[in-house]
Amino acid sequence: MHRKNTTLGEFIIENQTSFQYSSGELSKLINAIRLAAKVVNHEVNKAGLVDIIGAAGDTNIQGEDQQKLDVLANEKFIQTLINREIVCGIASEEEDDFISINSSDNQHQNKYIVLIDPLDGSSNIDVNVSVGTIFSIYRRVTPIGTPVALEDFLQPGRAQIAAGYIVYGTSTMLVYTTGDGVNGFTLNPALGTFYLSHPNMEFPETGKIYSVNEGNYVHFPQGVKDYIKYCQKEEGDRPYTSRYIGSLVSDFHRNMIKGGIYLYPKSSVAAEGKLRLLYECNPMAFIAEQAKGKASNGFGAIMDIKPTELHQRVPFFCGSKKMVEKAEEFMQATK
Ligand SMILES: O=P(O)(O)OC[C@H]1O[C@](O)(COP(=O)(O)O)[C@@H](O)[C@@H]1O
Ligand SMILES: [Mg+2]
Ligand SMILES: [Mg+2]
Repeated sequence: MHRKNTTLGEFIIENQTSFQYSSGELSKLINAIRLAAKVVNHEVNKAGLVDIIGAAGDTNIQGEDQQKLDVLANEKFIQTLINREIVCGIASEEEDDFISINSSDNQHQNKYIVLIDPLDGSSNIDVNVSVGTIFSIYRRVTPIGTPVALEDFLQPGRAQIAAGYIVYGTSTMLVYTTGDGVNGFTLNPALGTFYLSHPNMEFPETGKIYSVNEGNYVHFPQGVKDYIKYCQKEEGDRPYTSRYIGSLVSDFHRNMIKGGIYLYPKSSVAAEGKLRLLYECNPMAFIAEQAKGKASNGFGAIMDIKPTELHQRVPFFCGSKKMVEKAEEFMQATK
């Protein structure tokens, strides 16, 4: 049982055995993310005061208008990870292609791949609603001593060695897994220290909250429409409550604590849905499964999907196990 109020630094050292590779390297990786998270948190908290809200003027490879905070968060995470000298490649929602990073001896000795969604929930930045950051970590598959390659990034989610998110909400929390359960740390802003506040986080097996953008209802597949009607029907412990923040990290976090399901299905206007497999769905799926929840594309586990592109999208059903299974039933029934 983890000791509450352990600092994140202490926790990494005390739990090094759960990490299959050298703990020192994990410390460096998580510490890099902790550092960048604090910098971004500082910017997010004063978003209304300084010229950090609004569009940056460019679009990313997905055709989305980059927000100034998307760009800032992207720079901070990338720079902090590069400085740690163990990351050989980074892919980001805000970068068209992956970034190859050589070790200082020019011998390509670095071993880790990091994929990030630097700022999740961008549409909420300007309106003071909680946003997040998502990260996914792999060990490279190409030989050490050679430059990193696309295949290092296109690994199935099952190969992740760590994943997590930061939620910049009423408090700032870092939640992560290395494959040995999920733990949440809350930032004490006065001390700038993350403390273990939510040890061994787990999704309740079922819940009463469903999170989906119902504004897209008419475009949804029949299975999704039927599942939403099921959630709204007056029967048994239903109707469920509809809650949709519009920030994946925040909707996921609430549902993990209270019990619930988040859906971003495919639709007639989005053939594969909206969310990106590599730096949104895979890391959230790793956390969900480690927290006894479930993550599916409506028909099978997200983490079994073999990626083919850096920015590919997938339909996403994620949350309490029984609720995702019920949604899959409706999808199967109308396949
Ligand atoms: O506005 P929509 O279509 O409901 O989409 C909201 C979803 O899109 C996202 O904002 C996509 O993430 P980004 O903000 O990182 O692009 C999710 O966080 C959120 O759940
Ligand atoms: Mg996102
Ligand atoms: Mg984003």
